[in-house]
Amino acid sequence: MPCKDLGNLPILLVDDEAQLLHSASLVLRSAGFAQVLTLDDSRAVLTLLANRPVGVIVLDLTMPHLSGKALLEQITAEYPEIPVIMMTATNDLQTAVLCMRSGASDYLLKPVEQSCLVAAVRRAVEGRVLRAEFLSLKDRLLTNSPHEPGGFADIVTQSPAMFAIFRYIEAIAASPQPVLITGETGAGKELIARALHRASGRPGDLVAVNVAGLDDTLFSDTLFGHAKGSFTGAERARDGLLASTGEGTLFLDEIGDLSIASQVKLLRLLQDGSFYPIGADRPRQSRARIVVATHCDVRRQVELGTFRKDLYFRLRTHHIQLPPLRERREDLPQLTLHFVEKAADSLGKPAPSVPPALFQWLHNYAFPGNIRELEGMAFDAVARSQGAVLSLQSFKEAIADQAPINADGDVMDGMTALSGNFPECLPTLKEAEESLIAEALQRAQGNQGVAAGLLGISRQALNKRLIRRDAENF
Ligand SMILES: Nc1ncnc2c1ncn2[C@@H]1O[C@H](COP(=O)(O)OP(=O)(O)OP(=O)(O)O)[C@@H](O)[C@H]1O
Repeated sequence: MPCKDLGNLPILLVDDEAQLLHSASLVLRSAGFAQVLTLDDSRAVLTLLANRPVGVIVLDLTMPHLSGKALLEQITAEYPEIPVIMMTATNDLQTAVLCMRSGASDYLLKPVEQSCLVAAVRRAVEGRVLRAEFLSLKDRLLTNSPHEPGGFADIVTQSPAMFAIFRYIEAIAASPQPVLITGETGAGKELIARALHRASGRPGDLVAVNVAGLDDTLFSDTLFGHAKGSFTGAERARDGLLASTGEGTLFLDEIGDLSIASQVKLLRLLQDGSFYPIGADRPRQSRARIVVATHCDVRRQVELGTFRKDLYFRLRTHHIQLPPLRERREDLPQLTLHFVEKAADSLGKPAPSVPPALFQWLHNYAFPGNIRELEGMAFDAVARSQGAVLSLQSFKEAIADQAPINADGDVMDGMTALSGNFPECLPTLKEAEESLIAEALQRAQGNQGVAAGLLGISRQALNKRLIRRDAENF
């Protein structure tokens, strides 16, 4: 069975007390477990398991005919993947240890508090899904099997790092747990969130909310809604976006900007799926999957005390770190052509051809705005192009102001870049000029137009310097 369905399997309650079965079943249903099965005869359990899949079993220890302990041993031998939670009226450490040794996943003392029952069942379901995902992930990583390309069709890439992310997404797609997507601005975090939602096969849509700039009241109202009359102007009740997300995916962008008060509410939502519309006395339940994204260094924010540690660890149950564009330069040609075609299409023009020299220019640019910046440049260039060949003016303008990058891909200012080449003593002006020209020509793979652009001079000016240099060296 695919891991994505494991979280929806029925919960089986087994106890010879009919009243307990009834009340526990009600508690679990109202906590959001859609299917709860009950059996008051332990002898019927194995037959039921042989005929239908079950997610988690809650088993009483002391029952007539076949004791919970004997049944536990049979279940763990035949169905080791099903977590079994034992319930017992005896507060006896030795019994608890014996049950855990026989394979029980948890141990509850009767009378069981409602919240403890719900928490234990939720833990067991999550544990089972995570174990299945882990095995699936391990399998994929070990076999390096290719990802299913269909769901990622709108992500243009040929980068091995991105393919590894696609495989990870497939492995975690079915998990109900939250996902944290980090990466620089414009690197494609929202696109990845959408691919994750598609891969999850969840019913419903992905609902995206940018939480930057939302104060706590606006955050609560937007997500959780409000009850009628809860504040001045609340003439009608309003369902928030969480309710309209249903079982789909709620994508919270710019999560690093969330206020501390809203962080507490988000944590509660992640812990037990509950939330309070503004002015409501009773919590509501959500089955949406929460995916968040940020360009901030959240770990640093945790150190500074501006982001809750418990929320951070909860959010990063699954974590996708998107590499910036300058660390996947192999994608530049394909992405450029893709955006040129897209721009031409939306502007109703035939797509101009792209001069190969452009790729040399782009190769040396750091792209602080990542793919969004490349997309913008391509659109501007197509709009400016009059003939059959793409105008390079937009690219030149952006790249002329560029910050250089070192071998590790880190952005440097021009002075740092230059002094890094002459650590011991300063070169003469002539030596510096020659060295810069040689470096630019090498980066431009001999193309003088591109090299001149990198040096911020015209092609004619570079040509003059080269002629002078050759004459001097003759
Ligand atoms: N690999 C890709 N292939 C095609 N288009 C892409 C790719 N990555 C990003 N884009 C496009 O680049 C733009 C920016 O992407 P997106 O909005 O997903 O970035 P982001 O990381 O969420 O940005 P921000 O941090 O500002 O929220 C979008 O128009 C998106 O469609």
